[in-house]
Amino acid sequence: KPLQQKRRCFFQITESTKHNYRQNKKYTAAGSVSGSVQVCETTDCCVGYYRIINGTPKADILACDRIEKSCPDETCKAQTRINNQFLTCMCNTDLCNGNITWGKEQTSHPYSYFSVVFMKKAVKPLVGILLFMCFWIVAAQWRSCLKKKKKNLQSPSHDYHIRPSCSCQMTKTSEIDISQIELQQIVGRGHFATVFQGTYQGSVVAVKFLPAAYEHNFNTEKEIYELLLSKHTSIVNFLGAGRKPDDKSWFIVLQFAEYGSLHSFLSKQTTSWMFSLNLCQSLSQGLSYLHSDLLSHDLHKPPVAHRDLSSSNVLVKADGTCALCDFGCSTILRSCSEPYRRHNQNKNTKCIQLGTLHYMAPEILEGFVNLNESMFLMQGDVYALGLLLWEIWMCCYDLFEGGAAPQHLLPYELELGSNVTLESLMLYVSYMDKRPCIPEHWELLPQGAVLRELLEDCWDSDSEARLTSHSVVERITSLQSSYSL
Ligand SMILES: Nc1ncnc2c1ncn2[C@@H]1O[C@H](COP(=O)(O)OP(=O)(O)OP(=O)(O)O)[C@@H](O)[C@H]1O
Repeated sequence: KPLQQKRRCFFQITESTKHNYRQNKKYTAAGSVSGSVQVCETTDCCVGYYRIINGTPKADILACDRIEKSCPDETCKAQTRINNQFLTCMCNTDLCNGNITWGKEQTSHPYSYFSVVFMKKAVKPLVGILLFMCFWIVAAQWRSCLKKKKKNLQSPSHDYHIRPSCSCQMTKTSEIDISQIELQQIVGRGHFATVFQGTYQGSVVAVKFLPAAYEHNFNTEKEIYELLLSKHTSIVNFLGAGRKPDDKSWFIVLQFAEYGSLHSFLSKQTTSWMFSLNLCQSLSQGLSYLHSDLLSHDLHKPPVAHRDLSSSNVLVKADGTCALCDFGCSTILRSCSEPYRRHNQNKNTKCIQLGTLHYMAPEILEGFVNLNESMFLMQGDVYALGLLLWEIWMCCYDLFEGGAAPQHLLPYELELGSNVTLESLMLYVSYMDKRPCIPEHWELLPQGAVLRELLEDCWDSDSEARLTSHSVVERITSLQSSYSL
């Protein structure tokens, strides 16, 4: 049998990728590279990622495919078109990825590429699994129905409650009567909540209202605030909660953050290097505290994954430090009675559908997160933390020539436009393995290499290779001592 010839593909990576050691390694690992040609090690497919510039596709990345997939076409036909900006193609003949064939009329089928692969690999076994699961669910429901009838019991919902036997500290907060609060103007709106500035017992407070139907979000958020062992300066201070008698809406009373969200803060001003470090340090400390597993005087604070970190869910206080807020999507990762098990099953669909897409880690975008593995959820938070650090430093005038920091942008907004979609993020972040652009001139700054390394260690595509939030705090502490201006 003749020795099978290995596939040869054109190899090219863009300038921005070249500087990213980790991303660069991913493409070069797919085969040995000599000049502009790569001999594929593991697949028979060449891939091309093209960017449309002035109506013409220009190669962004050309390489052997990194993962074994099917590629039935001999020529590189455009398969996915995202935001009129990117085209991808895949083909199975030598050097076929040097030219892409595409038509302007080509419609956007963001999932077409993923679906072909997915269909081939997953559909058959999935049908079997689904049939088995249907059978299993019907049988289980039937059994539980019979049991209930027999015992005449109503099954309590355990989903969102800490068991009474659990030794977690639950600060019992006083229920607040809405008449005790004087409401002033609206200071923010989330997807469902409306936040007012107000006065309560002589202090300025923020009052977050959730419609009556969002009892679940209200309970989750209140529960997280209540179980935090002691007040932490980087978690917004919780003062109490209640329900309005008229429209039955829920409300949570919080310490008022004078600068509002980090997003609105960065949209209005740029910061000095030291100010940016304070923001980054307090933000990482807040997350590190949230993730920590603390035992004090026989009381337990289990780790909590935030799961919806974004610059809208981080507040900036008058002293220029950050405080985390909005725990409506958070998950308590370990119950006291059952160590190392996820405690509350946060099935909140709002979080999946409306959570800020930009900050979703690649494994979450792809749906590969094992929700029973607490580490995965915390690593997802660290990915978002990396993007937040980038967002803060991109607004730091000391890191830009002439002190002119660019206008504040969300991560990937520059690359994918303001209406980022799940499909475009999947392609860009997950498949192309790209991250927000780190300015090249940072390499020339004394702290530039450390900043780059820190960001890359937070947003690594391999979730297990990411730093922990605790080590991010340590890295920033050493940045503070080594590079104080
Ligand atoms: N304590 C506070 N002090 C000042 N402003 C606040 C405070 N809490 C919230 N806000 C403002 O209200 C906005 C919405 O609050 P929050 O994120 O809690 O609502 P949400 O509906 O849960 O949001 P999301 O859409 O992210 O789920 C924040 O982005 C911020 O601008």
